[in-house]
Amino acid sequence: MTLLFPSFFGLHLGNVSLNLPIYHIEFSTYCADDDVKVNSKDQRDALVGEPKCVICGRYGEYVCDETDDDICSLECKQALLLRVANSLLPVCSSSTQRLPATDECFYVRDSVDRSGPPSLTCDQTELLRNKLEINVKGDAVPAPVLAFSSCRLPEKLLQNMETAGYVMPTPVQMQAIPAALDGQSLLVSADTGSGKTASFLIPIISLCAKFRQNNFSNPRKPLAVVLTPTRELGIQVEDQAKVLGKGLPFKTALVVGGDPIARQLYRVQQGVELIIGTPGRLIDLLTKQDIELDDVKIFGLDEVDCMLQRGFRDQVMQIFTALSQPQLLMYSATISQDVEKIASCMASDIITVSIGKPNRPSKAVKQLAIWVESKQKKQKLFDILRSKHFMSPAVVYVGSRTGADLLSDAITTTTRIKAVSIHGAKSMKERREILRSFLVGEVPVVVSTGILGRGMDLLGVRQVIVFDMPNSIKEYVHQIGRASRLGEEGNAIVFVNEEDKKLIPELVDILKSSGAVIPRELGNSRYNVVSLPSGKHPKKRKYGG
Ligand SMILES: Nc1ncnc2c1ncn2[C@@H]1O[C@H](COP(=O)(O)OP(=O)(O)OP(=O)(O)O)[C@@H](O)[C@H]1O
Repeated sequence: MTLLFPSFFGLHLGNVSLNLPIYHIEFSTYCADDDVKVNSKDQRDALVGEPKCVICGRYGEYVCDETDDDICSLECKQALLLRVANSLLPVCSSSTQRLPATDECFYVRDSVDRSGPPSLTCDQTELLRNKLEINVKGDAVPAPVLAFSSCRLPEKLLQNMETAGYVMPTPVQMQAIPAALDGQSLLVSADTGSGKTASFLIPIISLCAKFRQNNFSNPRKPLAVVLTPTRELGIQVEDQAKVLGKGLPFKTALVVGGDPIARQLYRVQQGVELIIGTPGRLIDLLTKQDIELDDVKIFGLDEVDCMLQRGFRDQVMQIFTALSQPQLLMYSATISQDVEKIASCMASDIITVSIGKPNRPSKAVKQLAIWVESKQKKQKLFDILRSKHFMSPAVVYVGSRTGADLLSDAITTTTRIKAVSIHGAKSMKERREILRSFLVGEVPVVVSTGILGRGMDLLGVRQVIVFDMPNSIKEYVHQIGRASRLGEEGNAIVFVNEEDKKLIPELVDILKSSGAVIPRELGNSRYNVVSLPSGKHPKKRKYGG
């Protein structure tokens, strides 16, 4: 479990977050001991005369070393410590060994409603945001939360999250979830693999379930729509929504091309809360069939920069205008100023949240750029796959469907390592089966076009080989992001040569800022390499200039 959490849990934020590192450290220690209960629900009820947990009333098997109170599990210990932190007492007066430096020590405002979310003071909010590199723009942005339990989520949803292993929110979730639950429209950017999907699904599920529970709406009409650029991503988002929404009044329908439309329509008409789909198929349903979206309260765009690019933009806008001013939840690891502009036209009071430096690859991915002439690329790839540097399972990204087919065949024949290709010309049945066999480890190498480049949570993949550079650095950032999820280390090998010269300045900038080695051939003078401020594109040279 500890492995899931990157170093951001090691922060010290006065008395509130003081508890997080303690929790983190002790959690790892306890994991070695099977007897220590992690969650309150794993603990039995207290028998007569036995100590009771001060938080949940179950058997108080342990004593909290900070407060000497009886507790049943690590979960309740954390709740207890949060409660203590939220009291008026300056925590500086107790637990002195674990206190941060005095300049980080401050008081926490008492919450009037003790059952409600613990509130951070303005100073704490600022400190937390600085520590976690949470940048926000907009009015009335709520403070980030330190625990999911502070979000007033339905109990069942919290349980589902716990079962899925979501014990603590990631930085993007800390900030985006409370803002989305407040009903605010958001444009969010955060690293690949940082938990963005849950940060829009959790508020969607919570709002939908509460709405239905209170009978505020016609149960046959959907309440939320989320669009994704690829079918695979739609399938993945729906799977995650189902896991998190299990047991709640929350049903989903998947509306993507390639699968029979009649079944999808039937599902929508049966009454669902959330439709997840690709724009083309949803428009098909809207224009040819009788589906009503007038109750839709939330409109989500995953990979928003891609969804608002030429190609998808018109379709997305067509769907958006069919809705009645929904709350917008828009997410990506890469967001340009153009996207910001369009987003603020779509919702005037939009809040922007960005975690860390925008448009940069995840720091957890080590990049290795290799200069390889086009004719030598195949041989170089075979050499890597046969060497100790190959880390199975791996994704190889190429620029064309035919290229994917030919290369996967060549890998299998030459290296005897089983490789399969995946791209948009294959049927949905084939695509599903290929992904399944790759994810369960039957196939160690998948050769893909951009369809697996964005958003896919390819758990287990620690290596990406960019055989053909994609046509933008943004896509490169997404592709190499498949090598790391939630801060786990991965590596990306990228082949580059003269044919990629348009992207070389930006690539060099990205490599430099990640501390990667720059191949000699990418030298400054030859490719006009200059250090660019983050997110800026090189200016086009003027004719005659
Ligand atoms: N709070 C959490 N605790 C533990 N695991 C989490 C948490 N939030 C998300 N995850 C897991 O982290 C992984 C990465 O999350 P996710 O796919 O949402 O990343 P992402 O930010 O959308 O990435 P990308 O930009 O590549 O789409 C997933 O396997 C997800 O289940």
